[in-house]
Amino acid sequence: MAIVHRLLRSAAAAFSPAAAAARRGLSALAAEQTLERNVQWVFLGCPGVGKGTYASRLSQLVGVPHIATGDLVREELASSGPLSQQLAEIVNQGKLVSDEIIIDLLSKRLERGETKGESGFILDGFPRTVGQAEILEGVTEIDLVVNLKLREDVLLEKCLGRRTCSQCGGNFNIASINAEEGNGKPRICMPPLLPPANCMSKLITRADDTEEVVKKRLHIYNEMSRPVEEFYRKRGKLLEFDLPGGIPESWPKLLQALNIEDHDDKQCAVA
Ligand SMILES: Nc1ncnc2c1ncn2[C@@H]1O[C@H](COP(=O)(O)OP(=O)(O)O)[C@@H](O)[C@H]1O
Repeated sequence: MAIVHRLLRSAAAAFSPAAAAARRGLSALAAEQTLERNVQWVFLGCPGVGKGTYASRLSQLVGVPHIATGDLVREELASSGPLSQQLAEIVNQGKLVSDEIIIDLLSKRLERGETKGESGFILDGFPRTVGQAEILEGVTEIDLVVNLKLREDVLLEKCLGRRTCSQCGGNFNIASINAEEGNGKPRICMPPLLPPANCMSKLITRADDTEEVVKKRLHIYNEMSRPVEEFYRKRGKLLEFDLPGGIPESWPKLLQALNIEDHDDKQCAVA
């Protein structure tokens, strides 16, 4: 991974079509650097599908960092740095942040990881546009892209039920989902993931998890991010995964689909 953040930076500074040839050169260089390395996976999926939950669990199992660009954006927002006002306006309207800003935040995160000896990654929320996918492809090899899928009506309910503990940072969901089968949609039951009693009074809701903004984000996902699925499908890297329900039901099935055994030990078998 050592080279990825430097290459991403170069790519961010080279958005012009004229830089495409240079990017192809960088790609060859990156490939050489990544012959022996940890997994480099991407999680795709609509807002609320559970990318963060499953990417975070898998990252612990596989022993690579879980890097969520949404978290990087929220950290930047909370830091009251020069970008925070501009970011707040974009995020709270459910729009996408510019590729330049996202790549800068991601490069910095990879750089911090490198100094701590991190290697490999599970990316969550990146790439979200075909442009971002092309840039990533130009700088490093992605081994696998997991596309998490869930009915859209359930996605909205899940987003509206999301809560975070402002003290411990734990993520919970107060929604109790019981969506009936119909119109070709499968029945989905998801019990709430309730916080422990000491977190109860400290729960906060993301400013962009309102009904209006979630609907906007779903719309933008369909317009801007859906083509990223096709980008990886064409390259034979896309693993489609329909979530059958909540975590207890979905987690073992996801591990099965990935051919991973959960031994509660980082030396798990990854095929
Ligand atoms: N790769 C990205 N490109 C552009 N904007 C991004 C990206 N990742 C995150 N963001 C911004 O951060 C917000 C929150 O991201 P995230 O937590 O991944 O949300 P979601 O729950 O919609 O998947 C997005 O709505 C967007 O404004």
